[in-house]
Amino acid sequence: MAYSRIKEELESNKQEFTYAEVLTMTKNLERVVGKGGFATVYYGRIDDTEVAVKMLSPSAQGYLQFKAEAKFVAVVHHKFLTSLIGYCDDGEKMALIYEYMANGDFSKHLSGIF
Ligand SMILES: Nc1ncnc2c1ncn2[C@@H]1O[C@H](COP(=O)(O)OP(=O)(O)OP(=O)(O)O)[C@@H](O)[C@H]1O
Repeated sequence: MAYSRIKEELESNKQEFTYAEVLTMTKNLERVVGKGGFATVYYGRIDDTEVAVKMLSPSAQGYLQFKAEAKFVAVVHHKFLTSLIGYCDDGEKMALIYEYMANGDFSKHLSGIF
């Protein structure tokens, strides 16, 4: 699937946020909840909804993995997957915004299922 198609999929189904909005929802990236191979995850709130904001680390490899994840979550809908609320694609700043899961990331949830 081409990146333009992935973007189309995201744009039609998910909310787009500016980087300024990401800073507002995370209180200027105040609380780090985790770190993955290509992103740092921050705690945030959009009104009453708790969110996990996964900010892409600035690296080419990270960019590829980020695109792969965006493609995956945009296409696959499964009740056990963390739900994607929206994304930020604002110049150099890219983020995926998920529902916050108090009990950790979805791989921990999956390990209880399989
Ligand atoms: N939706 C979420 N709600 C709460 N915490 C989260 C959420 N998503 C990720 N985290 C936290 O951030 C950490 C990093 O997540 P991330 O998805 O970036 O990396 P990973 O799955 O651990 O590894 P990889 O980068 O290889 O995919 C997780 O281990 C978890 O603690």
